[in-house]
Amino acid sequence: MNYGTYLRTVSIDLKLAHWLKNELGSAHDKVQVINLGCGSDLRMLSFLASYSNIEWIDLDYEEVVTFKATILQNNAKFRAALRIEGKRPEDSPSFENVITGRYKLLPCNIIDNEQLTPILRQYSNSDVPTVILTECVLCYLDETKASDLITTITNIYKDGYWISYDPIGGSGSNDRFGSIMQDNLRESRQLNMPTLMVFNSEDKYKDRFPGTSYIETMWDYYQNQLDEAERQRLKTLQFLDEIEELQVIFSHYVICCTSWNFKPSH
Ligand SMILES: C[S@@+](CC[C@H](N)C(=O)[O-])C[C@H]1O[C@@H](n2cnc3c(N)ncnc32)[C@H](O)[C@@H]1O
Repeated sequence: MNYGTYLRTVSIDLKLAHWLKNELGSAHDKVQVINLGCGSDLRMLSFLASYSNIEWIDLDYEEVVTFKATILQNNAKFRAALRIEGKRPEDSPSFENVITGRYKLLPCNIIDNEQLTPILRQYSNSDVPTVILTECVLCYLDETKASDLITTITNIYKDGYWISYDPIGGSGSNDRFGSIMQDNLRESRQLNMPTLMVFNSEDKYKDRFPGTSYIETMWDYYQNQLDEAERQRLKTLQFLDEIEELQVIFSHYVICCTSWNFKPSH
């Protein structure tokens, strides 16, 4: 694991854990976490084990979900941790989504509202406090589709918290980070990040969300949130000779946390 992956994982985990511990009315209150574009992320395992009040929904394209579900369903430890019952995929003629009491892994194109809204209505409760995770996902979506997604989600859930992690292109006049990244991604992986240069600064990224938002770059996170002992520990795990290079890279990744509460006041 390199510095970037470490910071990305730890910062999201700590923001989520902090919110669960401090922002819920009571530690026993029900809460649901919805990971949009979950990929192969397995952080639901540790959160479901640590917080008995959580229900977790992972959504991604069908092929990603099928791959992840096959791995979860075929592995005894994952089956036990998630309480997956029924046949293993290798013993079963047809594929089944993972749907257990507290965990759902479902195929969904998250920018297709005709898929997304019915799934959320069926498998989640709009009255329950809800955490949305988008980790390196919004950057891949078209600007209007991403904006519609944010509107849809914040309209469904009255009380929510959105943790989003993404690269930003950079807004300085000499900043070529974003354009170089876009060129490299197109050439090497035929991938497009349509909004990398649209939401290219912390303020622009944060302002796409309604409610109260807090954003920081991974460089700020590295400088301010990690204590010296942890920074030293990291240095022993990965040799680091170019701190300036690290600063340039980390200044172009952000974690943004947005809270909203549209519950009617009595
Ligand atoms: C870079 S990966 C990040 C995966 C995961 N969030 C993580 O950080 O480990 C982006 C993920 O978003 C998913 N994704 C992108 N657009 C999507 C869409 N329209 N509907 C569902 N999933 C989507 C991709 O399939 C992929 O799994």
